[in-house]
Amino acid sequence: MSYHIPTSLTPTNVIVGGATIIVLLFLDRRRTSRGGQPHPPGPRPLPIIGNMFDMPQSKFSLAWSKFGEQYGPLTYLTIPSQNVLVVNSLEAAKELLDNRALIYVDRSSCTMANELLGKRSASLTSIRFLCSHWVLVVGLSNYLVLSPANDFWRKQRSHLKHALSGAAVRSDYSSLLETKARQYLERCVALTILLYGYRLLVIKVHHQPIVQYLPKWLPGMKFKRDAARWEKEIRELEDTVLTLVKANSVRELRSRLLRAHIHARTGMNMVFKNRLMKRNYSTIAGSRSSSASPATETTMQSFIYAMILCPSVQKKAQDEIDRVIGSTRSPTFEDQPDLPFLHAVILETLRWNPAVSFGVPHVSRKDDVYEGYFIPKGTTVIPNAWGFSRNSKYYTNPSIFDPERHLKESPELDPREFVFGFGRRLCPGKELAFQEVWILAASILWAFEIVSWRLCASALRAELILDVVSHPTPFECQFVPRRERLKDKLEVATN
Ligand code: HEM
Repeated sequence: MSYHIPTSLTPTNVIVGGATIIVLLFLDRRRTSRGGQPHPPGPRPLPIIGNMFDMPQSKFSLAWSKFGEQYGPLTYLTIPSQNVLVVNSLEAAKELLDNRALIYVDRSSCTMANELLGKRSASLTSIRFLCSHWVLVVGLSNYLVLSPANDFWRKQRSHLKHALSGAAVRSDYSSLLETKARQYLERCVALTILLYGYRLLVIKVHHQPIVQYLPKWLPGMKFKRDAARWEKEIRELEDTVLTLVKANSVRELRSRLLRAHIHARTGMNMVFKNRLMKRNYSTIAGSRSSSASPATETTMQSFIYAMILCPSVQKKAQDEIDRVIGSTRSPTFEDQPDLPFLHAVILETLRWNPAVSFGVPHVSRKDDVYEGYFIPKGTTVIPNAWGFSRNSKYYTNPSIFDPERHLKESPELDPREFVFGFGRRLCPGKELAFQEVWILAASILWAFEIVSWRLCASALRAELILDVVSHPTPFECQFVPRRERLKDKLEVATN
């Protein structure tokens, strides 16, 4: 068989060739900016596909940090229909995301999270793709964290601002958290061995727009089937929350937010007048159990892992607890000011393995210039929290778990400066999260010694997964009761 390769200058060849040149020139122009200002440095993009092959597929934060070593504080990449800016300097992150918060306030809309799970909001008309191989926390589509900065988002943020403020957490949640921590200990005494495992809705998505139109039954479309199943689960969760809210009298509701708004809008016999209102209440209530808890859970896993790796730190924290609290009662928030070393352990846990290891990317709403570099509207900005935590500019021996760094006369950088995000998108649950982790950690250390399972090195084989939500790989450990009566309870429970 022979092929005829057209060499003549036919009108079709001229049109196709011309169009290709225009597209390539256009893509090249996108890299070289407005008014001659260059984009920030970054790996050289290929025509059409840009930096698709430079995008990491796992251990994202590590890859972002490597970009930092090569290109400095800012690394700029392009992938089809998306510009990405990786930020490896805390100063730059603060300038862009805090000081220019109004520009960098948006989120990227995602096919998996927003379209496949059924949200077709007018504000999400343009379906852009974060990158070709990306990991999404699915199930948050109707939740604040992935919402673009629209009215829905603004309303919910303003609710949460009051409901989760430091004062609200102290007055409304302290005793609830103390009770929950005690219940946790009771559950633990019934299980000498803690085998941890958790369910996290994370999926690797190959982002090609066309996939959303392909049928679910095709090979490779499993994630679409999963998305449909998860959507059902999320709706069930929302409905459960609503049923609970409706079933409780307003007086019994612990949440200041729900109390205030149910009173203000509907009175005791509240009626959810429309779907949006229903969604608002259930989203706020549901955010506690879906979007938020993975990060808190992950932080607790990192804490337990660190305690196994650093028995001397664990012992020092326990000595402090024993000195201040003794053995007759479990910790309460009133003990907090007297436990500075424990406070430092929690700070170090947040720093050592930032749960949301490269934040949640912000998206810019208009063109911007930073230190002479042009950052176009629609750029996805990734603050590399894990990179900040490992930067020797901010921390001495950054890979070592060392709470003492927070107790020096001039303490090292407080990780709360970056682990909870930035600007208008700053985590509204940061105060609640800190207190929840504190009371759980205090209670566990008061009640148990945490050791590696059968004292073998299995825990040491674990490693930190630097994905969207960073956690140690599963490991086994033992909670050995430190209190006599606890042991008795344990025996009774086991029998
Ligand atoms: C240790 C635990 C936690 C960590 C490390 C954490 C971290 C974060 C981070 C990095 C963001 C993105 C911020 C940004 O875009 O700049 C975020 C957003 C968010 N967090 Fe947390 N979080 C934690 C716990 C919680 C808790 C307990 C709640 C609720 C009770 C919560 C509710 C939210 C919400 C609703 C958002 C979305 C905010 C928005 O997009 O406007 N988080 N969190």
